[in-house]
Amino acid sequence: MSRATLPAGALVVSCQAHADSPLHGPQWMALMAMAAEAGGAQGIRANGPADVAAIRAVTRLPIIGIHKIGDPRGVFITPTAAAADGVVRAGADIVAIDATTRPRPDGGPLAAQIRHIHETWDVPVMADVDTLDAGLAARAAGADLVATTLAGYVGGTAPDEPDLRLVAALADRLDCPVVAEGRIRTGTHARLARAAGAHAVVVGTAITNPLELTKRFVRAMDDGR
Ligand SMILES: CC(=O)N[C@H](C=O)[C@@H](O)[C@H](O)[C@H](O)COP(=O)(O)O
Repeated sequence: MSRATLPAGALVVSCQAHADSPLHGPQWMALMAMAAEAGGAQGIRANGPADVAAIRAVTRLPIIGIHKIGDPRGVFITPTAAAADGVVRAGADIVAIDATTRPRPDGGPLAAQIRHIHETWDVPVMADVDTLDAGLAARAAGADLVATTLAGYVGGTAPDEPDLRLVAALADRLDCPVVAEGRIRTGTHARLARAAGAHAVVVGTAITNPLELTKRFVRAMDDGR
């Protein structure tokens, strides 16, 4: 099967909804992906085989598949080979996996999971990292793309702004596409990420999470009282 790739300059829209959102469910994520495509997105990021399959049924855009499993404070973005298998079977073109240097749930090295995905499915692996060192290690372990997805989420509290310095540092040191992801909230952020060397930019909350966006407005209005 030939799989789609992410064109340079692509806006990828992450279509995910937590269980506490009325939009949780494959049918709603498929509609979200259709809206994103109609708006010009050139890729979709989606969580779990059910959402990936529903989105695959409505678009030919490249899908970055993930499967969040377990405790979000640990390695939980596609933490195992089996989790990766599920999203590729459902139709993902690229698999994104946690590639921080934290211990993995199966105790194995990152390289083993990447090798499994390459050898079993021949699809590219996107390494979701938090630091430059993790990005370099992930590339050395065989990752095909490196994304800043987990910057700010490993220990401590995530800042409001995207980590564009990490985008620039990764783009400077890596010989593979770097993807800017995480807290890209405005068109200016996206443009700056491209200028910093990002091959593509992933936007989630700012486009597909009305629950969180509404909360932000409510908080801002409360603060102004
Ligand atoms: C840290 C983590 O779990 N990130 C997740 C990864 O898939 C998603 O919850 C984010 O929405 C996605 O990365 C896009 O980022 P933002 O929603 O900030 O545009």
